[in-house]
Amino acid sequence: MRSLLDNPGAAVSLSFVILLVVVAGLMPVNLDTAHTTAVLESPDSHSLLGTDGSGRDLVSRLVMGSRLSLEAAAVVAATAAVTGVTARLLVGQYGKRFEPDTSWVTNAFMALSGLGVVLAARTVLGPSLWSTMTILGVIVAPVFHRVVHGVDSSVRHEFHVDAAGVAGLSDRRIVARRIPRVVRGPAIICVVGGAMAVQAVLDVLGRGSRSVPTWGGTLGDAFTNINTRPITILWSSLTAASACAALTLLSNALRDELHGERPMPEPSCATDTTVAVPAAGEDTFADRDSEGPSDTLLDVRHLSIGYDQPDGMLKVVVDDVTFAVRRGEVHGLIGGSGSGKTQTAFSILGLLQRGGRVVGGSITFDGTELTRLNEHELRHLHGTRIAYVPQGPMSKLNPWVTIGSQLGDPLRVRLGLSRLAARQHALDLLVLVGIADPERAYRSYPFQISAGMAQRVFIAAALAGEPDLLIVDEPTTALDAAVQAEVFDRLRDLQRDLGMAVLLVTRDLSVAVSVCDRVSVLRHGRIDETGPVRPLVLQTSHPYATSLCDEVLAEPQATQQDDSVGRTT
Ligand SMILES: Nc1ncnc2c1ncn2[C@@H]1O[C@H](COP(=O)(O)OP(=O)(O)OP(=O)(O)O)[C@@H](O)[C@H]1O
Repeated sequence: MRSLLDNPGAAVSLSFVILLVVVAGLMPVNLDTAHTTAVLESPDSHSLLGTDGSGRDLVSRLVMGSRLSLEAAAVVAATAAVTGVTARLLVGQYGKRFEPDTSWVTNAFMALSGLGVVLAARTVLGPSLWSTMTILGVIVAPVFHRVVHGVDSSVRHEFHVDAAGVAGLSDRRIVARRIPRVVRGPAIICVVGGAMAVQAVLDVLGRGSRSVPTWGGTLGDAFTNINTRPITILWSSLTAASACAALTLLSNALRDELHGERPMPEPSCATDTTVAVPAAGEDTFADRDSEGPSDTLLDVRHLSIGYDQPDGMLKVVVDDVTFAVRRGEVHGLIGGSGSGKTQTAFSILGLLQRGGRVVGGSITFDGTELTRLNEHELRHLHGTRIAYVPQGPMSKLNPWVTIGSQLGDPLRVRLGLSRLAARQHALDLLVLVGIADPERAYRSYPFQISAGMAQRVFIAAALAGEPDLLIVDEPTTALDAAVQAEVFDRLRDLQRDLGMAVLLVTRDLSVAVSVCDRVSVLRHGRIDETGPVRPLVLQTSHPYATSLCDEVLAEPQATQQDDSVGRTT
């Protein structure tokens, strides 16, 4: 709002619109006084702008015209928004196969002339202002249909949707949140450009409703009497033109404000992706291996994942992978780039991309076979029992929504908290993950926070439901070494305090050594080795572990060993 008022045009327009609304809403009018003896009178103390061709007070006619014009424009916008948005949501939900027909119908509606249709409708329905405006609303509804269609398709392809989904928000809810934002601008433009202009033109042409005083009607009357008293045309045209201009300027400024480019931060590159490998004897999670509980929380057995190829073949990207995550342990899933770590994690979360599927094996979480659950059942687990911290947190945060809402909404949905309680809980979580000024972070948009803070926000969101298993994918790749160390310290403390299990997906051996109790090494989509981190990695008994160790010591850019798999069967 403050930046909107920094724009002088928008500030003046807003003041004018507020004045118009206040005057139209509060000023008393005297419509009934038509004096045949006082036709086209000059201004005096009773009629500040004089009288019209029927001896009625011009000020009262204009005030009442403002009131009706605003109400009529609101009817058009509301009808168009409700019809267009509802139709699009219904097609999106139930009628995907009718999409081509729907698009044909919307094109046909948009090709129609609004003025022509309302003139034709007037012949059938009579000159009622409200029925004319409702019909105009239906005619412009495709504008809203198109806008929502755009949101619907783009939202489903945005990175943050998967992340929000794991936090317990459905695609539908995310789309629903976005709709009011994108519809606000067009709604105002629609009100200005469409409704007011069409309504005024109809009245000037003498095709509007004669029973109600409108700007167009007053203008029409002034035209009729232009030779006798030309000044009256000034007042009515000035009021209508100023209102339309102010609303247009305001809507443009608002649209720029709502849809304008927000400066996204440059993706911060990891200057040093390594974290100091602790010396033998230092306290690490590995030291707790022997004391930790040993019962299995997540049991992945003979898991194979494949992607259907256009030629009918199946590209196997994960093959016969078996490992287990115990309750309360930090288990590392490590391997070079393309070795299948993320695909394995995604299969546990039910987030495999289109065309990808589990083609063999099982994933058992606390006794429940995850591969047999449907989307609804999986969502039920997400956010409460299994949580996820994604790779590249900045791109996974919804740029349109404040951090507070992104944290608070899942809390309200998942935990049934009130708005106030969710806010407090979200602030507590921000404190928990070590954010020094939680109030400020809560109010910020993603582009206003650092990558390290975004990572903490995701950890906070993941912890909200006190999950049993936290899956963390390459958590610190975009962070510099100091921030990495801080994030891991906080993650380790929280894991210890909350007693949850963590599946840490990383290609960084030093991270695995400093954080994990046990690791499973993936190579070419297969498990090479599973075991406690120290013997496996630090004693470098395994040749692949040795090669990964070499990677760690090499330059960060050179460490990305390509382990991609891609057998087709
Ligand atoms: N949509 C897809 N279609 C086909 N193959 C895919 C698809 N997504 C991933 N793959 C393949 O799956 C393999 C494993 O990918 P994955 O993302 O799990 O690697 P990763 O070990 O997480 O690597 P990185 O550390 O670089 O993210 C790669 O060979 C990749 O090309």
